[in-house]
Amino acid sequence: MRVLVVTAVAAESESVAAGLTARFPAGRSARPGPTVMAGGVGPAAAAAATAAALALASAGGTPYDLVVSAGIGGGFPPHAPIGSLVVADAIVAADLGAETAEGFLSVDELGFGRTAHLPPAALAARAAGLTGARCAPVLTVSTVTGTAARAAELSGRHPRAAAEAMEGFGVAEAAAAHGVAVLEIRAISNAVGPRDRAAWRIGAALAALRTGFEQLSPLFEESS
Ligand SMILES: O=C(O)c1cccc(C(=O)CC[C@H]2O[C@@H](n3cnc4c(=O)[nH]cnc43)[C@H](O)[C@@H]2O)c1
Repeated sequence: MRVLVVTAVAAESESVAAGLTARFPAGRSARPGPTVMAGGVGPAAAAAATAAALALASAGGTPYDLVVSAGIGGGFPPHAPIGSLVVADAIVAADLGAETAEGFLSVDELGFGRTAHLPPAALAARAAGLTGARCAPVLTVSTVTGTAARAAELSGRHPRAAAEAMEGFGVAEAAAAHGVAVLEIRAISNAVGPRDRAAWRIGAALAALRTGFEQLSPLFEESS
């Protein structure tokens, strides 16, 4: 099985690749390790980059079997503290829909789309078990939450959500279009809530991401 890992930015890809190096040393592994790429920030960039990579691999006769959306993310207190990991049991487009006087309506409530992708439950549970991550819904948003009111609104609509980030749903849409399974794993850099960029702990989250992928390596080896 071939694995594609999609992050938003290069710093995240480098952490993922560093975590994978022990099990998959460059050029010295019997089996090819996961391919890691930075696809850009936000669901549209992530979907375009993922779809292109999946199509190229397919056309070349070496299709991927699993796509992993990975990177840092915001954690919903108290579910996901800074430095912890979350593996998605649902990848949810939290702001795809319509605002109405009665509240937000998702595209599936509107009847013209889908709002969530479900990773294979056993695979998500195994990934969470290997890494000590919480297994819970991860929200995809196009705008980083920056107020307590918005955080409360999202938590109200998605009470089990442990994290938000900006790419998972885009990666999952591309994977679904190609019939490929998807996972999402987030290392928490900040709390979802009032914007306080100075409080983001990006270094700690990137270190957790690296350790997480080191711990996930056996899963990818089984699957490679
Ligand atoms: O400035 C840096 O050194 C740096 C290093 C790695 C990553 C970044 C990013 O800004 C990544 C943006 C990426 O992070 C996700 N993210 C993180 N926290 C949140 C959040 O609270 N809400 C939504 N998304 C979040 C997101 O997926 C972005 O693509 C900077």
